[in-house]
Amino acid sequence: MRSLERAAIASGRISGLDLMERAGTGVVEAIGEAWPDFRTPADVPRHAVVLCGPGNNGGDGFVVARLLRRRGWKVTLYLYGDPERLPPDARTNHDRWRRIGTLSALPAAPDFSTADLVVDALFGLGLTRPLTGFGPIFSALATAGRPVLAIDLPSGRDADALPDSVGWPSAPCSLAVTFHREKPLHARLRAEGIGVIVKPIGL
Ligand SMILES: NC(=O)C1=CN([C@@H]2O[C@H](COP(=O)(O)OP(=O)(O)OC[C@H]3O[C@@H](n4cnc5c(N)ncnc54)[C@H](O)[C@@H]3O)[C@@H](O)[C@H]2O)[C@H](O)CC1
Ligand SMILES: [K+]
Repeated sequence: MRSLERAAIASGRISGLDLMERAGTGVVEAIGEAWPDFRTPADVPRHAVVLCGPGNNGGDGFVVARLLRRRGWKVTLYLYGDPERLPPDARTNHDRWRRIGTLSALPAAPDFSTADLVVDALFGLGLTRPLTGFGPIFSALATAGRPVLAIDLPSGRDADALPDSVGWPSAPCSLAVTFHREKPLHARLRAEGIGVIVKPIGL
């Protein structure tokens, strides 16, 4: 994916920011596909809790937050990481979000009880080692029993995980929305009964 992305950007055909916007747009489309009743406006605004991480997976989350807000959702956004250290495209989308919404630092155990949907944009392809310290958040997420949409893949999972590899601690997930094509992990997610939707982003 990285080499495809780099080549597409190097060719000048598309920018990283375009890719991120298309990724976020694809995620919002997938929400309507997976949960059709979310497509129709409700009498009370639906509430999305978006968890953004320190990289471009978090950047996708900022795009999703902005697009859901534009569709009338109430959005609560938590950021794990320092905005000053976000990569450029994620920082741009952080700034775009901050023009229309607020954010809080990710607490040890966020309150998911009023969420109609939780968007997991903490970590994606850039995870290089098992997560530590996210156990309380992942168990709060599991206990809340709310629908969880993972951007690209559930945070904590190893994208290249082979079917027999030991699992890394990861977030619960109802649906994973990935981009361009599935990664090895997605076959395993399907086998676990987790929905997987692949969205093109013009690569
Ligand atoms: N072409 C595409 O596939 C596109 C992908 N997009 C999204 O970008 C992410 C990948 O972004 P990247 O910045 O490379 O990585 P992450 O956001 O997943 O995380 C990196 C971030 O996390 C830190 N980190 C890594 N391991 C750990 C750990 N064990 N504990 C704590 N922190 C960790 C690392 O230092 C980085 O800061 C991809 O998944 C897509 O969602 C584009 O947006 C669109 C095109
Ligand atoms: K994720």
